[in-house]
Amino acid sequence: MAEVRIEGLRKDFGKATAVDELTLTVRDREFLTLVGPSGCGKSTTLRMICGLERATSGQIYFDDQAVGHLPANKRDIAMVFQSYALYPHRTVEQNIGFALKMMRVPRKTIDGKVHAAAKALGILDLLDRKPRELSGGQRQRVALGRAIVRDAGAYLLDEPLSNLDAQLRVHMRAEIKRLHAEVARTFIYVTHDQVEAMTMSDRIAVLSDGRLQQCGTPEEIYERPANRFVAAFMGSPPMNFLSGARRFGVSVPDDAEVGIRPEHVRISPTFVDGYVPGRVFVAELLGADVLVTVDVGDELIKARVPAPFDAGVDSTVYVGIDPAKIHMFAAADGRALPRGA
Ligand SMILES: Nc1ncnc2c1ncn2[C@@H]1O[C@H](COP(=O)(O)OP(=O)(O)OP(=O)(O)O)[C@@H](O)[C@H]1O
Repeated sequence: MAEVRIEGLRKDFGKATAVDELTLTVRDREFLTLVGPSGCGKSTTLRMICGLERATSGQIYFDDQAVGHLPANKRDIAMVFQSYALYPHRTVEQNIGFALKMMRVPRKTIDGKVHAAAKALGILDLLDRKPRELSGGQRQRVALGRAIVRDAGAYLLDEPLSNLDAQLRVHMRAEIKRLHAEVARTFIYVTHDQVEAMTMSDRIAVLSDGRLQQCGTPEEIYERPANRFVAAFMGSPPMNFLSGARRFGVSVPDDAEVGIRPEHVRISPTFVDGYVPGRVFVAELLGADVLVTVDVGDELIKARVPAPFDAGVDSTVYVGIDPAKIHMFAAADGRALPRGA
């Protein structure tokens, strides 16, 4: 059991504030991802949760027990880092069981746990190998195995996939999600990759400049971003922000900015009422879809449309947006405005 509750957490490094009054509850057995651009305070938050960094102020609770004063080894937590730092001269089996050996856990118990972890991770046949005899993805699994044998209440993962190539990352993403379902423990995951956050998490906490911008399910974050920052950061390809939305027949208050996701932009080779003419700037094949960038005179608009897309570069097309799908943000502070306001 581990609910992790963070209240008014703050970390200053000299005059700079890395984490600013963060309040957040990670539910028992939840997969929560902290996501945000480089330097937004994700790792510092994780390091405070696990006890590697002391908070300037605020408190962290594990199931109602304040843990802020406890050293890392007294917190019921296991951590997986970006650099998996395996012991090069030990076998996979010894690497996974090392922490338990240090804790003087009986040999038989260690064997049982190491085998259960290796089975869950699909590396049973690699137990006798040394790290240099493994691929990057296999090493990453060993690092995960080292954490899961610890049997902690909460697992903290700091960008564990960032050293892997794109294909392996996609594969390991699914494996970690599966592992979470299997071990049924609290996972707190840190990444700057919004696709990882969207695909793996029960809930996502989006940070910018040390401040929590929004916390919600992937659907909530994607469909109802709380502000312009979240709308722009989450989603690939990113949301369009239109300066001339009125041309598309959208009624917009003076002090608002309109956003529309590429999948809600329509393109027609012939004129359609309410559509705006433009020139194809570039078309990029994504697989089943094509990402088409259209120059409508004073701005570029990206549309994600089903393949094939036949119009060539510089040809004239007509661009329309679905008014029911627009997002509106206050020009002054970027906060989301109700649709149709
Ligand atoms: N030990 C430190 N001393 C001084 N400043 C620090 C220290 N650790 C982090 N910072 C600063 O605090 C801010 C947040 O850093 P943090 O590592 O938490 O960001 P992050 O979101 O994890 O970024 P990244 O994705 O690049 O790892 C950054 O501006 C960073 O430079």
